[in-house]
Amino acid sequence: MQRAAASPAPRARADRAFCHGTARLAVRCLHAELTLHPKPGLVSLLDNGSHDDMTAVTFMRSLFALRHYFARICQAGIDGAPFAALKRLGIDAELRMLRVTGGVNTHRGAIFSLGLLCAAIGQARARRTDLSAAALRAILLTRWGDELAAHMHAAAPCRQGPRPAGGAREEGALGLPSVFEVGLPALHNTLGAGRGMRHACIDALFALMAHISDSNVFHRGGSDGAQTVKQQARRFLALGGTAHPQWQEEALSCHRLFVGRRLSPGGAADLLAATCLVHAAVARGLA
Ligand SMILES: CC(C)(COP(=O)(O)OP(=O)(O)OC[C@H]1O[C@@H](n2cnc3c(N)ncnc32)[C@H](O)[C@@H]1O)[C@@H](O)C(=O)NCCC(=O)NCCS
Ligand SMILES: Nc1ncnc2c1ncn2[C@@H]1O[C@H](COP(=O)(O)OP(=O)(O)OP(=O)(O)O)[C@@H](O)[C@H]1O
Repeated sequence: MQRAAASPAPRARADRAFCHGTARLAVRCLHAELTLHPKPGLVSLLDNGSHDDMTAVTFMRSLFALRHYFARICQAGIDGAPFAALKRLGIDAELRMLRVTGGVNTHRGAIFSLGLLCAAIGQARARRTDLSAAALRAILLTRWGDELAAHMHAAAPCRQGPRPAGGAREEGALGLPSVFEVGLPALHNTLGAGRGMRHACIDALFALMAHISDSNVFHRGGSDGAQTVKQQARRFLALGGTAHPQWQEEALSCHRLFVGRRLSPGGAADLLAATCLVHAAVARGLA
């Protein structure tokens, strides 16, 4: 007697649970970024940094509104969807964000980079590959690299003036090099030295600030502001980062300086959350 074909339902159910688990990780990483302190110029639970249009409450509303998006884009990754489908989900998530924040951009960069990572995590599950940081990056580049490069070249002129080099689209097109080559090594280095996750996140944030071309910083402070952010971050790292006994005072004085100049390294903050997502997803595996 012939056996009936195995029902796809159990696998589909397991995939759904996996996508919800991935979305929980993404939201948790964004929440961890928000509650981290001291973060120069950025919004935290303690103050609004350089921002007068958003508070931690605005971020919490936005976070809550994004939870279904991260699950959906992970499922799209499992299905091997083209970038156009990811982009539609991303645009829809941006609209939700703007609706619940009253038009404030709290998570545009995060929607893009953490969304791409959720899709790559889903695709890794579909391929049943060993989940490692290198595997995730390879998936980003092999599955969506060409389309991401086209997305980068299709960028409209910037609403705040000339478009600075770098930015979120270029990061995406290159497979998030700042996450894999800067954020993660810094995070692992501090964890390896036994200083724990809070210190590791601070060190990773300053490493990202020292490295990336952050379009937020550029828009608010021009090339002078961008230079200040890099100099301050390099100075903090040269002191040893969180290995320095007075690192909190150093980070707080950097925070005051950035607030005085309205500087806000929001791109680095997004990439910190993306770094934490890769770290957490690899630790969880594909089950
Ligand atoms: C690619 C996006 C972010 C375009 O944004 P834009 O051209 O305005 O880019 P810009 O570089 O100015 O950054 C937008 C945000 O990204 C973050 N960011 C800034 N600099 C960087 C950087 N160097 N690296 C990563 N993120 C950065 C900031 O938070 C910033 O607010 C996005 O809005 C977009 O294309 N949305 C459509 C939806 C989409 O494609 N989604 C894809 C699903 S994954
Ligand atoms: N804790 C944080 N504080 C502030 N910004 C953050 C934080 N975490 C992430 N970001 C990122 O910074 C961006 C918000 O920066 P900003 O307000 O400068 O954006 P904008 O609306 O594009 O610019 P502007 O307000 O100058 O017109 C968001 O896209 C968000 O992803």
